[in-house]
Amino acid sequence: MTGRSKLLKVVLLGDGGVGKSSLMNRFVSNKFDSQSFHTIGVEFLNKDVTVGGENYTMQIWDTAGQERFKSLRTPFYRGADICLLTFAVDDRKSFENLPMWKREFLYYADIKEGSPFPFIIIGNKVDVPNREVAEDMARTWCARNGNMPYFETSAKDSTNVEKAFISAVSWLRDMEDQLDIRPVQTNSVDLSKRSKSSNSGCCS
Ligand SMILES: Nc1nc2c(ncn2[C@@H]2O[C@H](COP(=O)(O)OP(=O)(O)OP(=O)(O)O)[C@@H](O)[C@H]2O)c(=O)[nH]1
Repeated sequence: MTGRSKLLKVVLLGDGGVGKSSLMNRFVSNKFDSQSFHTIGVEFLNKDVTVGGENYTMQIWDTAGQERFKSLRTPFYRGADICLLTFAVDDRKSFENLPMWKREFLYYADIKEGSPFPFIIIGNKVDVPNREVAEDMARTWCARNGNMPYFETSAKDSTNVEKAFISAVSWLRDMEDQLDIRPVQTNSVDLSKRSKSSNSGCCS
């Protein structure tokens, strides 16, 4: 991709073990590791995409879902453009924790509750046979909580992973259109100001 690219900070949140790192690695590198380790702090990877004729660099921040790492992840919520709230369809508790994740994000990102913000809900691990969260239940919850887009994914077999990330950018664009805040010209963002010089990094 050449030319100007708008940087989007995308934050992945959800309980430990739901598959956040796996989703990021599937989307960015098309890889899956069945033995992946818990994230400590945060890590990020960049991916260039084109949506609606505009170029974006999605800077995807994968955070540690375990409670004991809360103080390491929350400083990185500020400045987020999109938040992907993730649960695993074979783990009911991870679904029930979504409101907690949403509240935590809004608080530390310093966004007023009720302000329009592009949240996407991801129900991961749809390849697993023993589901604990029915698709209907998840869709109903999303509809009742601001009509958030919902995607059922599998980082393991790739189902819907690309679709979920790309749709997140479309959702942001739709919101900007509704609020009439999209700049007329695509912003040229100096990536060095908001990211490290490499295309990936980690902070703990
Ligand atoms: N069957 C299946 N397993 C998955 C899927 N996604 C992730 N896993 C597995 O689930 C486990 C946890 O995945 P991670 O990606 O490390 O989960 P995480 O949400 O990043 O976990 P934390 O770093 O602790 O927050 C690993 O063993 C993965 O291989 C999936 O779509 N299907």
